Amino acid sequence: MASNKKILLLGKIDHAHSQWSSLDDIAETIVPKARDRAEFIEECKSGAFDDVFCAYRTLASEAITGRIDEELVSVLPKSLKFLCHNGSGYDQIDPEACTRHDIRVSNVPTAVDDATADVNLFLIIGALRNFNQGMVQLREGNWLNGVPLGHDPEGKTLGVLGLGGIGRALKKRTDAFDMKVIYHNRKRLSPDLENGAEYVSFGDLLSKSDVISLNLPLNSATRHIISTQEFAKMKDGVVIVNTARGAVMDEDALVQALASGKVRSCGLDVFEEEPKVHPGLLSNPSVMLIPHMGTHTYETRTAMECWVIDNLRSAISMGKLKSPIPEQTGM
Ligand SMILES: O=CC(=O)O
Repeated sequence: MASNKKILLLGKIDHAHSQWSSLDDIAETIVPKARDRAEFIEECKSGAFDDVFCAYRTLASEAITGRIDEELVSVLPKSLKFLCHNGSGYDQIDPEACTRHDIRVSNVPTAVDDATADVNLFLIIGALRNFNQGMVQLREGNWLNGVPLGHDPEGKTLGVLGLGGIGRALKKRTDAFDMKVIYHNRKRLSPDLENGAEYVSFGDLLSKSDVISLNLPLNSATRHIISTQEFAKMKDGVVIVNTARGAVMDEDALVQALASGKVRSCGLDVFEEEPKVHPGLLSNPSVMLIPHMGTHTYETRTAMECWVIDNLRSAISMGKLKSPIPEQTGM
């Protein structure tokens, strides 16, 4: 009988324990001892991971390995063929370095969509209705104390930058609020995926939206895609929400746009340098801020772990991934 494949576990399994154990029939798990990047690189060089075939990786494991970049990938064993990331965003992984070293990468689309879209909607409504100000005043014993009137979502134009799975799940939700949805992607979607959303240019999305939702992945092309020049093109008093990655928006420029009133309010689940939050945001009571909780539910976190386990099983038994990252599809 062929010997079991080895899986390198970078991070830990928090929920899908029985699904993880079900891999025992086909694989054996190796857990690194390293506590930081330098130790991890040494451990790789020591041969401790030789023969490892695939890896399970969590977002939190970055605290030990750091970014999966050329330096790191070049010390990983040549036997490592698949890197299965637990998360939708994989900006901590350099896809080109992985491709150069013949490592196939997967992420977790779909399983994250509903929970993240729920947070997205919460931020939109909260930012439109000044709920953070109301909550702060109430806790200070002041009841309403001059909290300004908010705005209804009904009839407003929502511009979705990046109409992928989360953006489409958001549209389903905002349809219930009669918001008009426009979107911009690099390529126009098919009508069934658009589902009534209107495709517009990036410039039109900026200038026509009452609310802008950032739902695009972070990569070298999208870093600071929203900065001073883009804010200047937006409607006065626009509301902007971000559940994607902090660095798709220039936080300094956002703080200035909030101070000038160009941006009336914003809702953020993600920040440029997590867990640091820009002091200009922390001190602004009109903004909704939450600490990266897009997928922070038992059901979704369990489904995400199961998704990664499915990728590992597919890699081991069929030599291919269920959800390869777009940069590597067709490889
Ligand atoms: O931020 C969460 C994810 O990338 O899944």
